[in-house]
This record gives sequence, C-alpha cells and structure tokens, in this order.
Amino acid sequence: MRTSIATVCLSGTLEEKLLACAKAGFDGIEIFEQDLLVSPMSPEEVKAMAHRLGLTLDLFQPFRDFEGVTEEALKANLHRAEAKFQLMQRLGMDLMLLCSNVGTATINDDDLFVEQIRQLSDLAEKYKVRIAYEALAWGKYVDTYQHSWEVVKRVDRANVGLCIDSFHILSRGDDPADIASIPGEKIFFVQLADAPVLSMDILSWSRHYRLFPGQGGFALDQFLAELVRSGYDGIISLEIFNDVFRQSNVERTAIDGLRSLQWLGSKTAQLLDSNSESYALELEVLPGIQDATGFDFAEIRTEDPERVAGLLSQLGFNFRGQHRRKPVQLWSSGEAKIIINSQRSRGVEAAVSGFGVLVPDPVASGERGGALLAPRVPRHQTHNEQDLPGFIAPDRTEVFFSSLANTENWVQEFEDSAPEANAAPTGPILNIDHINLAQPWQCFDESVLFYSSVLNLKARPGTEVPSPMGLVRSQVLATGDSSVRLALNIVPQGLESVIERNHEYPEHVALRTDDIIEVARTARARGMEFLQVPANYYEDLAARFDLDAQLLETLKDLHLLYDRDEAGEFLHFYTKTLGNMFLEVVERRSSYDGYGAPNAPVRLASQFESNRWSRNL
Ligand SMILES: O=C(O)c1ccc(O)c(O)c1
Ligand SMILES: [Mg+2]
Repeated sequence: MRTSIATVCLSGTLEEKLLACAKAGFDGIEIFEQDLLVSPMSPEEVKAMAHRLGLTLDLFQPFRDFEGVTEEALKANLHRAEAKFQLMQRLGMDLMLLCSNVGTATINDDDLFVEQIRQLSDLAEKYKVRIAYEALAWGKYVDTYQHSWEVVKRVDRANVGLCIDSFHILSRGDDPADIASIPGEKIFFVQLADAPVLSMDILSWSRHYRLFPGQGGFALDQFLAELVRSGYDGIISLEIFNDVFRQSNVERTAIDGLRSLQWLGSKTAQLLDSNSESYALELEVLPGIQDATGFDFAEIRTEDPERVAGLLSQLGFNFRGQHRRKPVQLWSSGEAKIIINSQRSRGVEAAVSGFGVLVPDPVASGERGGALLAPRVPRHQTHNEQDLPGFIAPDRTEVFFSSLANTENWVQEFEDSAPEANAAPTGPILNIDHINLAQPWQCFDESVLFYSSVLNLKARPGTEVPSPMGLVRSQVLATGDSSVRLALNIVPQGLESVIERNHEYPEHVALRTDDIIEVARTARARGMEFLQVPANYYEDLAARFDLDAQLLETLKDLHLLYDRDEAGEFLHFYTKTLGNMFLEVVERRSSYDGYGAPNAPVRLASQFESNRWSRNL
C-alpha cells in the first residue's frame, strides 16, 4: 500500500510539513493549495525538496466550483483551471482534485455537468493532467459518490476519474458497498478520514473534527475493503481537517497518521482474508496481533517510596522485595503487582509512570509496536535480567509486554532481599481492575489510536463527566473480555492554569477485591485516608436505589460509592490523592462491567475540594 497525506492535516510551514511526512515514512503527499500559496518556496523548490526527501507529490487540491455554471462563468473557470495546470507543471504534478460545485452552480443538469467537465478534460489533456472528481457531502447538486460516478462514467474520458473520500460517504450514513462495483482504474485517488460520532451539520463536522482512521466511529476497515474489492491499487491518503492537529507537534501528527494507516491496512487485510481472494492492493497484516490476558503490573514513580509503600500495606499488599540492583520495590496481593520506582524521581511526589500487560508472545507484540512506529523505552538491563519490550505512549506512560514465563523471571529479580516473602502471599486485593490515565488535550486522539493499536484494545463508547475544573471527556479501551481496561480522561483546557500550581490531573490504578467492605474497614483501622464523599451523595443514592438501610449506613460510614445496572452492582472507594496519583478499590458484583460513571463527578469535585484546601488555591 502506498501512503500519502494532505498537507492540510499538519501544523507548521510547508517545509516543516514535508520534512515531517518524509521522516515519518510516508511515500507521498497531497499539496493543499493554500499551503503553497503562503509559502516562500517556489513551486520548483517544492518539487526539488520533495524529490530530495523521496516524497511523491500525489494530488494538487482543491479545485472548486467548476461545473453547472453559466457559459460566462465557465469561461472564467477554464481560465482559472489553466493557471493551475501550469502551476502543476512547475510542481511536476499530474493529478488534480475537482470538488463538486458547492457555491456557484445554478443549473441542475447532469448533461451540463458532463459537457463542462469534458471541456476541463480537453484542457487538462494539454498539460497531461488527470482530474479526480470528488462529491462533497454538501455539494449543491452532486453530493454522493454514486452521482459523481454517474457523471464520470458519462464524461467517458481517460483523464477523468473519481476521488473517493470516506468522510463524504460515511458522514451521510451512505453505504459504501457500491464502491466495489466501480472499476478500480476509474478511481484515481482515495482519501481516508475517520470522525467522532456527532450530530451536527456536515460541513462543520468535516472542517473541524475529522480524525485519523481508528480514532473515531467510522467502520473504515469495511470501507477500505470495498475499495480493495473494486480492484483499486493506487495511493491511500489521509485528509484530516482537525483543529487540534493544526496546532500539535507536526512530527508526532505525521507519525500518528502513518500509524493509523498501518493499523487500518492490517485490520482490512484480516477482514478480507476470510474471503481469501487475491487483490491488486497489497495490505500487510501486522505481526503479533493478540489479546492481552491481564495486567502484569502497574508502576508508580515516587521520590518518597515509603509513603506509597505505606498506602499499599494499608490496603493489604505484601512487600515482595527490593530489586537487587535498583531503588525499586515490588509489592503484591493476589495477581496485582505494584512496582514502586524511585529512580529518576526527583520532584515527583507520586505518579503512575507505566504498566505491563500479559500476552502469549511478548516478542511479537514488541515487533508490532515497532511496525506501528511506537517509540521504545530505553532499557539498561544487565546480565540475567528479564528484558520486556516497552513503548512510550503519547502521554509518556511506559507500556510493557510480558508473559507468565517472563514474569516469573523478573519477579525473581526482587526476591533475593526478602526470601521469606517468596511464597507470593495472597491478600484481599485480587488483581488490577483498570488504570486511569490523564491525557493532555493535544494528544487524546493520538493516545486512543496508540493504545488501541499497540495494545490491541477496543474503544468503548465515550462519556463526558462534569467537574469543577471543566468537562472531562472519558474513553475506555479494553480487551474483549475486559481483562485489560484503560480509562483515558482528557484534561479540560481550562484546567491548565490549575495544573501548573497543582501538578497534574491525578491518575489512578483501580484494584479489584471481592470484599470491599472488609478492605475498607481494615484500611481505616490502619489509618488510611479516604477521599471524602459528601452526605448529599448518600441522600441521592437512597432516592435512586432501594437500598437496604444497613448497607446505606455502611457505605456512608466507609466513604464507599455505589452503582447498579441490569448486569450487577459496583462498590468502590478512593484513597486520598498522593502527588499525581491515587488508588481506587472496586468490587464488581454479578456481571457489572462499568466504572461507576454516575459517581465520577462526585470524585472529581471531592478531589478538587481537597486539593483546594491543601494547596490554598
Ligand atoms: O472541506 C472542503 O472544502 C474540502 C476540500 C477538499 C476535499 O478533498 C474535501 O474532502 C473537503
Ligand atoms: Mg476529500
């Protein structure tokens, strides 16, 4: 699959965009005319630079508002087109995007569209330019790909074909199945964009909210499969208009984009493989696609390991030993392992710095991360220490892959100093239920794609939680069986001034037990500080649920939160925040699979209150 990306997706100058695309590894780019117009580089310099970087200049765009116009307007449009064909010649480009007319068309007549596009074709022929006609979803008369294909078929010229853009088709809820019956060679160009599921006018949705494949709600693997079935074997490009991308780091966005194509190509190949036909467009299946079977460990970085250790021991964790070489401790209870790391921790009160997941074949997961351009965690392990492939997520969290066998090895690196703890004692905590990570607003979508592709997790429907600092967007990513769950919370933009004074938005590790009341009572007896829950909350609980009076009293007494749905019940509590992190303990009764979403605003408000008082905000 040859990959390309429109310059409009990226921040910076045209020169910076070219450099970032080449560095990420794209084969080519689409030149968005506006980017050239404002560039100090001449067309010849752009051509030379692209050549030097090994990038092809694949598509010049957009050419707007051409067909369906009066005789007089057509003359002016042809004049405008000729100037662009000459410009394309200087750039060494031969493919122009023609958007269906949204503004100046006054005559709704397919015969006229055909006739006028033929005139454009004749003119383009002189410059050896080909035209890719794209139906914009908000086109005045031509707004579906079926209609643009009707027109192109009737134009019947070798140099006029289609541009297929997933956004214009899927945003309208149109079925992409007819794409498969268009002859592949008449599709001149393909642009892919995902988008969040929103209900708003299509033009604004398209211009501000497009996303890279895998970051939104469109079934782009099915879409790409239809294109493959058509016999198309040209370039697959990204055309994303997104307000955040336009102000994010250009190199990171380019990598994010290429990662999305690699992930999508692999998913589509898997989808097509079940039909096991061979197609012109070659898609590669990524190595080592496998589901994680659970968390291996969570890692907390802190300059004050004794405080974190104290909290763990109040929750019933056991000290398993000091690492033989590093200032790192291992604590465990059941299958939950927590590493307290005080390396490179100066100034870090406490923070969730990483986690490991268990997979059948960690080496293959490592290869997949590499193929997805994920940056590696540098390892300085010495002889006899277990090497775990690890990657740095966009939010800086370190993510490791382990297997049961590897875990046995790395755990032994800790046990020398505490041989009496070798028996892996059990405790009331059974395992790590989920990990909640704060996402700076610039990297939320990048993180969704990173975690879903590198960890092979699936996004669950997102929610929004009101908090005193702003609306917090929350997205859960999980394995099919929920054995690994991550909750990503986007930090509201308005919070940034607060963050500066208040470190970061706190992250947390949630621990699962099947006797939360016992864990809470014991922890309290050991002096643990709980996040306080206001009395108003319990009055509302009593109104919403028909709760046993005794249970309600216990919940209130122990600062436990409660939720219930058709699947079961959920009881949970939070520890007081320590630096940038806190712990949660959860008990899931029956098949409850959520996270107590109705309680999230209570937590955020309570944390805000306690930070305010402790930090004099
Ligand atoms: O929003 C637009 O105008 C626009 C322009 C060119 C495209 O390829 C497109 O998909 C949208
Ligand atoms: Mg487009």
